Amino acid sequence: MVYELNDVSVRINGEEILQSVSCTLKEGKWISIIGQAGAGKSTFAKVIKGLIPFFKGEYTHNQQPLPRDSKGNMKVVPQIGYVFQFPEHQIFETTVYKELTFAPKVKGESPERLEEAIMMVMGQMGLSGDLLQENPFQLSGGLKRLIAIASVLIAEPELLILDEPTAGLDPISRTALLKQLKAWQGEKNRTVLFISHQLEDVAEYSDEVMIFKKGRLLVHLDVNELFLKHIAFMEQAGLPLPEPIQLLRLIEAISGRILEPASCREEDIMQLVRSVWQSRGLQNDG
Ligand SMILES: Nc1ncnc2c1ncn2[C@@H]1O[C@H](COP(=O)(O)OP(=O)(O)OP(=O)(O)O)[C@@H](O)[C@H]1O
Repeated sequence: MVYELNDVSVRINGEEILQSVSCTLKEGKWISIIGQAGAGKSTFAKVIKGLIPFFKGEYTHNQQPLPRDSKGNMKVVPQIGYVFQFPEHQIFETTVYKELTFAPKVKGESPERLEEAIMMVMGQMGLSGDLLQENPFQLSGGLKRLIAIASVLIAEPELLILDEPTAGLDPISRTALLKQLKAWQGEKNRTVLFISHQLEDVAEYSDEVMIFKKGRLLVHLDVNELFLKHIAFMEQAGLPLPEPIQLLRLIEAISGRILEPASCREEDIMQLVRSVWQSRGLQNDG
């Protein structure tokens, strides 16, 4: 499965919100999307889901144009799951059970298959079966978020869009959620588009990173290339450059190794960062 945009631009109220975006989203990749507030990250994700009816340019799935209605408007892409920034925006049923079964019922799943799917998704999200008869609106913010995500995963999306899924979660819940989502993605070889402002999460979970700036896709590259070689793109996008010690922790997150500089002095930390770059045959251009 491959989704491709070719020269896509979005104009709303006379303003060009996305400009000439071309990209390929390949199967089985965790692709993080970063950029300043207002850079166009959510608009890009909405184009991918088919939530923006009008845009200029081409959008294909496995080289086939995605369906449009008789007026030429883009249709919502059913096989793509979208987890919105605020779970309240997508929860609408009165019990967790009804919330989770909504999409599978629309698809006409059998009752047996439904029960099986509920048990599987509750397990994947680490949710207790006791919650099924609870009102989702009365649950904590963290649980609401997990229910919102579970209700998207139960439809088995081939591409999952996560718009800041960890906003407002404490660090332990954040790590637990991302690990669960990474396990789901790896097991099913699905594609994830992950909008985040948390660089540590981007370094730890991504295969690729897209950086947006003022409605343009500045660059789309391998996560190692960004943090080990092209960190200067962050500056170009108007994002703060990581401090040396944060850069070291980002490199650790990518390599999975604990890296200890000789001391906390900046030059010792940078020396260690450089030695990692050299050991990987890379040169920093930042
Ligand atoms: N429906 C709309 N009507 C008018 N302007 C819009 C609309 N949607 C987005 N915009 C504008 O487009 C620009 C990009 O918005 P978008 O939400 O895609 O950015 P973002 O990178 O996701 O930002 P954030 O990190 O704050 O969520 C912003 O200036 C926003 O105000």
